[in-house]
Amino acid sequence: MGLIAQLALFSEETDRPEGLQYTAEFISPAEERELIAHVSALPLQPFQFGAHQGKRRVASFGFRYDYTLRRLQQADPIPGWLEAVIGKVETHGGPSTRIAQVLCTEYEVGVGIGWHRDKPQFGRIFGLSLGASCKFRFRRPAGEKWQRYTLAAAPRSLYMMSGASRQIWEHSIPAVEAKRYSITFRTMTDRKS
Ligand SMILES: O=C(O)CCC(=O)C(=O)O
Ligand SMILES: [Fe+2]
Repeated sequence: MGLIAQLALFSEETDRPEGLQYTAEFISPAEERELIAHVSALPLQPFQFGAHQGKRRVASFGFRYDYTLRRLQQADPIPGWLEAVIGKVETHGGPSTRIAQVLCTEYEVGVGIGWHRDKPQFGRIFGLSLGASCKFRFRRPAGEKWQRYTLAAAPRSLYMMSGASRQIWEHSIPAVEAKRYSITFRTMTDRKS
């Protein structure tokens, strides 16, 4: 590979995936504490995908993706304590942003999430980080190699995945070093969102 090609590849590797947005301090420390109290009080269940069980613990509202049936199922209705933050996310997402699904997740120290793209039934993905930061990693094939990008997602920050960052790039989180909670807000693709 020539020098120019290497430099081009290097600059691509440091570029943020198209459609990925990051907002630091999306909520206040007081709002963060309140949300952590609610999420940690939920009857969180080990993430279930088919016969496998993930180490992270989750609770879904609105809809949940059933990995055995391979389709969306109705889940518990979205609880009232999530309304204010959902409103804030919808305002942030702009007109016609309707959050239909919420996933609350707990990552104990040493727990992460493997490479994946979220299910195609979902539209845009918003993620609020609580309690601790994580490395939010992205990759997509680039010839024989992977093009990579890492977002440092700080507590109280919100990321939004749309466009290529949502449809083409995969994401994962390596084992966290301190207990992290997240709240993932998803729109549906069959709506204009
Ligand atoms: O914890 C997060 O911020 C992301 C979790 C995730 O990627 C997912 O549940 O699909
Ligand atoms: Fe995801």
